[in-house]
Amino acid sequence: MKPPIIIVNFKAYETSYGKRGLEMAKILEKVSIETSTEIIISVPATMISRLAQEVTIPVYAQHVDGVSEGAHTGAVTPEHIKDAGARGSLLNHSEKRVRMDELDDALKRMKKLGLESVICVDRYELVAPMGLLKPGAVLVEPPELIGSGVSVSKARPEVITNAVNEIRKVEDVYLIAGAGITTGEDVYVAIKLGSDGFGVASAVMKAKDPQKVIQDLVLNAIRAMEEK
Ligand SMILES: O=C(CO)COP(=O)(O)O
Repeated sequence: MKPPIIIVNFKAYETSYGKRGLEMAKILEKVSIETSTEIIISVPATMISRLAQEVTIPVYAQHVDGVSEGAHTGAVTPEHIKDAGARGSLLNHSEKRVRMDELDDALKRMKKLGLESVICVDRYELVAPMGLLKPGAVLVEPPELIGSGVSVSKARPEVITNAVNEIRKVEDVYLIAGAGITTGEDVYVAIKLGSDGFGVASAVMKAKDPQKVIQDLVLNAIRAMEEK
């Protein structure tokens, strides 16, 4: 992982699976190559294997279960996603929360397998405690702004500033900001406030022209990083 860290979370949008999911991944790959900037895609579990074979950008799962191999119906394990070709996973997204003990188990197993982890938190107060588990990054997203079209940078910039202060208490863990990120200006402000990147979903996944949207976001991330 290297800033600017850019994560496009496919969630379960119409454009997240099948032919449209593949088209979306190809668009993001194209922009990644054109801008020489890594774009991580976090995709439905059923799409990991396909997309990992079709695109060169890193593919993440959206969630893994902390359970070991064995009798766990419906589980998606770190071993499953590794085998499918994932580079890592989001963990504890506010739409897919994980119990603390399971999170710790999952993280340890992910590390053992050489997988990257991004732990999501819904408030800045959890940034340092989660950072102590030593994921690659912590992604802070106020849930009320997720999918709202109103960005954390605009509506709650203090969440980013406080989260940046919190991440300084742990070493070698990046801080990413997200929720409602819509415009290049949202990204620019988030990075200028000290975040190492951004997470986005609806603005890209629901866009008429996703290429134009992601281009704007990525170019503003680069501009903000250059000015740091
Ligand atoms: O949850 C998010 C990314 O993980 C953010 O979602 P939106 O970009 O739709 O607000």
